[in-house]
Amino acid sequence: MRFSFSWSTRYQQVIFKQRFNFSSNFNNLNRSLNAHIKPFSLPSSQRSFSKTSSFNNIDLQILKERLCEVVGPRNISTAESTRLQHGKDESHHRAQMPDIVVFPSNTQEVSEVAKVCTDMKVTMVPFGTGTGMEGGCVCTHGGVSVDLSRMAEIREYQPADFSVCVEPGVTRLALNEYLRGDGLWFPVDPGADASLCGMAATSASGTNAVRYGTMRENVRNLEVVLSDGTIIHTAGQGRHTVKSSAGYNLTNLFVGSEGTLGLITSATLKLYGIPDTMTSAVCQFDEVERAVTAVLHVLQCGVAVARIELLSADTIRAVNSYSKLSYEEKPSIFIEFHGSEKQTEEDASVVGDIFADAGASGFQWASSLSERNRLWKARHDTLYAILATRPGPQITQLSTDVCVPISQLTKAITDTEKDLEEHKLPGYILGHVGDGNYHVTFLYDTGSETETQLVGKLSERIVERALELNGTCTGEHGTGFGKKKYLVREAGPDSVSLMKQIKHLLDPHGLMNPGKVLP
Ligand SMILES: Cc1cc2c(cc1C)N(C[C@H](O)[C@H](O)[C@H](O)COP(=O)(O)OP(=O)(O)OC[C@H]1O[C@@H](n3cnc4c(N)ncnc43)[C@H](O)[C@@H]1O)c1[nH]c(=O)[nH]c(=O)c1N2
Ligand SMILES: CC(C)CC(=O)C(=O)O
Ligand SMILES: [Mn+2]
Repeated sequence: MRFSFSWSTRYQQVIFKQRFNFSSNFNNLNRSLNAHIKPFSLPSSQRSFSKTSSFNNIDLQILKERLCEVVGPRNISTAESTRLQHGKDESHHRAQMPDIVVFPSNTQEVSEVAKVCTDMKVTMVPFGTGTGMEGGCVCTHGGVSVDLSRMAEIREYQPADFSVCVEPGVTRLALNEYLRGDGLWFPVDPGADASLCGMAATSASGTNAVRYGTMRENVRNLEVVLSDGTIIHTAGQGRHTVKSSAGYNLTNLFVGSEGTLGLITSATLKLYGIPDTMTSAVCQFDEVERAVTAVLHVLQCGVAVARIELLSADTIRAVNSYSKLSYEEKPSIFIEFHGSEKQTEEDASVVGDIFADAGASGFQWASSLSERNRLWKARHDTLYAILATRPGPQITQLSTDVCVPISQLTKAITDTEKDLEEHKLPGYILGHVGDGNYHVTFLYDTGSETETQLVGKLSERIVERALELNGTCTGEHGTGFGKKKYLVREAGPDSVSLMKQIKHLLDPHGLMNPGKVLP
C-alpha cells in the first residue's frame, strides 16, 4: 500500500518537532545545503548544485520502495524507535532522526543504496555503533541512516602479514576476541566497543595511542562507497603492505572524514603481537601539575610506556565509587608497560624512580590479567562513573577533547584547573596525557540556562587555550558539529577551502552526512 508522503511524513515531522525541539529540517534542506557549499571558491561551471536535495518534493514511499528493492524488506525500517536510535550518538548534541534506516548486507548493496539516494537527492548518514562524541550520526536533514552493522565479516585475515580486513559490523572487542588465540591484537581502544570502520571514520584513539598510534597510523587500506555508488579501495584492492609511496594518500583522506566523503565498507588494519608481559600501576600525586610534569619526564627519558593516563582527584573519586575501587582520592596516573619480562621490569623501575622524585605515592601494581582488566575497565568506564555522580533526567554531559604539543600540556591543564576553580563548576579532568590529549567532562542541567551557558563558555575556553598553544580542537573525538567553528582558525582558510573543494568533488550534491566537519 502506498502511503502519501504529504500527510504521513508531515505528521511525523510535527511529532518529531514537538519531541526534539526540531527546527524545520526539511524546509531548510535546500537552503542549508546551499549555505553549506556557498563558501566554496569553485569555477562557476562546477557550481551545479542548485538542484540539491529537496526532500519536500520526494515521495518517502517511493524512496522506501526503491531502497527496499536493494536491501530487502527485513533490512529497512521507518519505526520511530529505530529512527530515534539512529539520530543520535553518546554526545550532548540534540537528536535528529532519519526518515528511513537501512541495514545493507554487503558492499554492493551499500553502493546501490548510495545510487538511489543520489538519484533522489536524499542525504545519507553512515552509522557504526553510535558511540561518537561529536554528534556525527545526528541526521540534520532527516534522510537515510545507513546502519552498516549487519556487514560483520572478517574478510582477509593474514596473520603472517600482521594484517586483517574487517567489515563495518566488526567492533574492536570482537576483533580482539577473534585474534586472541593467535597471539595477535589490535590495540587502538576508545572506551566504547566501537565499530572499527567507525573508528577509522573518526580517526579514533584511546589509551594505547602513546605506544601504538591512532587509527591514522593503523589503517592500511579502506574500501569506500562514494556518494554516487562508486566503490574504491584507497590503497588498491587486496593490498596489505606496511608502507607505500604510490600516489596520494587516499587512505588518510578518508580516515577522520566522519562519513562526509563516503561510506567505509571495510578497513584493513595493522595487527600486533600480544606482548609477553603487561604490567600496570596506579599512583597518586598531590597536584595535577606534578603528575603532568612527571609524565613529561618519563617521555623525555624515552621509556616506551604503552599507556599513561591522568585522572584528577574528582575523577578518581567517581571511578572509585562506580567501579568499587579504593584508590586514594588525589590526582592519579594509570600507567602500563608492554614487552618482555626483563624490559617491563626495567621500564617500571625507571618510571618508579622518576615518579618518586616527583612526589608520587601509593603505588599499586597489577600484573595478573584479572587485575589489569579491572583497572582498565574502570578507566574505560570513566564517563559512566562521572555520569553516576549526578543522576537526573535533565542532566547531560559535555566532554571536551583537545590535544596540545606535549611541552604545553602542563600549562594547558593547570590553566584549565584554575578556570574550573574560579567558576566553582565541577569539571572532571581525564586524559591520554602521553599524547598531550585531555578531556574535561562537565555535567550540567539542561534546564538551567546559567549552567548551560557556563559549560559552553568553559568548554570554548579550553579549545581556545589549546589553539593558542598550537594545539588542536580535537585530538580524537572528531569535528562533527561541535568543533567545526574552530576549523578555519586551526587549519587556516586556504586549507579549509581546499577541504571544501575535495568534499565537493567527492560529494557534489552535498548528500553525505551534511552539516558536519566543514564550517
Ligand atoms: C564511554 C566512551 C568512551 C570513549 C568514546 C565513547 C564513549 C561512549 N569515544 C568515542 C567513540 O567511541 C569513537 O568516536 C568511535 O570511533 C565511534 O565509532 P562508532 O562506530 O560508534 O561510530 P558512530 O556510529 O558513532 O559514528 C561516528 C561518525 O563516523 C561516521 N561513520 C561511522 N561508521 C562509518 C562508516 N563505516 N563509514 C563512514 N562513516 C562512518 C558517522 O557518520 C559519524 O559521523 C572515544 N573516542 C576516542 O577516540 N577515544 C576515546 O578515548 C573514546 N572514549
Ligand atoms: C567522554 C570522554 C571523556 C571519553 C573519552 O574519550 C575517554 O574516556 O578517554
Ligand atoms: Mn579519550
